[in-house]
Amino acid sequence: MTKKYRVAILGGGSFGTAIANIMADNGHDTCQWMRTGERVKEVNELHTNEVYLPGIPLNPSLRASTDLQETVAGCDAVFFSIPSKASREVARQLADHLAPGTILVSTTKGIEFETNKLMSEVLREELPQVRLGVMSGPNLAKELAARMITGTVIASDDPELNITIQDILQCAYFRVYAGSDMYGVELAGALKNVYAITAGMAAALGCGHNTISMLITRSLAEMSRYAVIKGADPLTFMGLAGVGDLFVTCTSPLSRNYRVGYELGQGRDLNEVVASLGQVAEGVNTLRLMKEQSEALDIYMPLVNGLYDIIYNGREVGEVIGTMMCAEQSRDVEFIIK
Ligand SMILES: NC(=O)C1=CN([C@@H]2O[C@H](COP(=O)(O)OP(=O)(O)OC[C@H]3O[C@@H](n4cnc5c(N)ncnc54)[C@H](O)[C@@H]3O)[C@@H](O)[C@H]2O)C=CC1
Ligand SMILES: O=C(CO)COP(=O)(O)O
Repeated sequence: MTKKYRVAILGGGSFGTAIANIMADNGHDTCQWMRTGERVKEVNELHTNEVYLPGIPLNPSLRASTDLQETVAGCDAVFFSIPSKASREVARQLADHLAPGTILVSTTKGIEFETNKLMSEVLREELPQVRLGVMSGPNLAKELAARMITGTVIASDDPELNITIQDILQCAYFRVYAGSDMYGVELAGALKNVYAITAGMAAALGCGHNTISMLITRSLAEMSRYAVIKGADPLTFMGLAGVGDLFVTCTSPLSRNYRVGYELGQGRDLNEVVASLGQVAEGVNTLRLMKEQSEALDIYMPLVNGLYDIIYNGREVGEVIGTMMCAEQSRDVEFIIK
């Protein structure tokens, strides 16, 4: 990597800061947009973001700003790391400031609640002038910010965009693989959050490794069954954005969705758990959307139904597990590669 780019990241949370820090490490002219003046001052003067990444020293060349127009002016690429519930609102604020042909990469792993649209669909509607990509994979923000070796996937239908993003992000601790199934990569990132809640709950209940392993594998079968019916490539689910991200979020307490499940498994109330998290757990809303879709499209999704019953219908965990254990034992591997 020799070329130096001008890049921006929108979002002042854990992941926005982790990605901004990689780009600053790589020597790019990097500006991070965030809403809170106090946090901008902290990034610019102390080179930390203690609320979201406590104890992590950030690259001193990383700049932060509350001025959206100034942040994206003249950028080669802009990364979008805003929770799904605020994505459309921020995209609208961006509309007049992004030059035609600017690369925009969504890292958001959520679905718009009101419309059931993925972030690429929301961004495409609001910002038709950009070249769009999505990035997803097993990318816990705290590990990335601590410069632990990590891999991700950039997906778009624009091979040149993929190469540019690889060039911007690749470094000694970050590997960036390319793909063309933008829809599958993005959907995988959103869906796995739901199963991470289930896995966190299973951990709190003291389940054994056999159980957790079955849970993760059947989660993969269920999420890929859903995604294929929605138009994604099943092979995408064999990669980092699928099985990779599912594994990390179903096993690590650093995942906020896993933590939500763990706390629920200890008997705490959902609203209380979400409020005390202080960060986004996209899976809570994604669960409701998947439940609606599984009914509307008649997709067999016992894990989604079970979790929904526990969280939203107040059914006892033991009773739900009992019902699931008596359900039909379907095929192990569903997709045949021709
Ligand atoms: N943290 C992680 O390990 C990873 C997170 N992601 C995804 O990235 C997205 C963002 O996640 P995080 O940074 O972790 O969330 P976070 O909860 O740590 O931070 C969210 C940030 O968005 C800002 N924000 C919220 N509403 C806003 C608005 N209306 N205008 C401007 N800023 C607003 C908040 O102030 C905060 O700075 C999520 O969809 C998440 O699933 C993706 C990969 C890894
Ligand atoms: O997507 C993530 C890691 O790849 C982070 O997951 P959480 O949003 O559950 O923290």
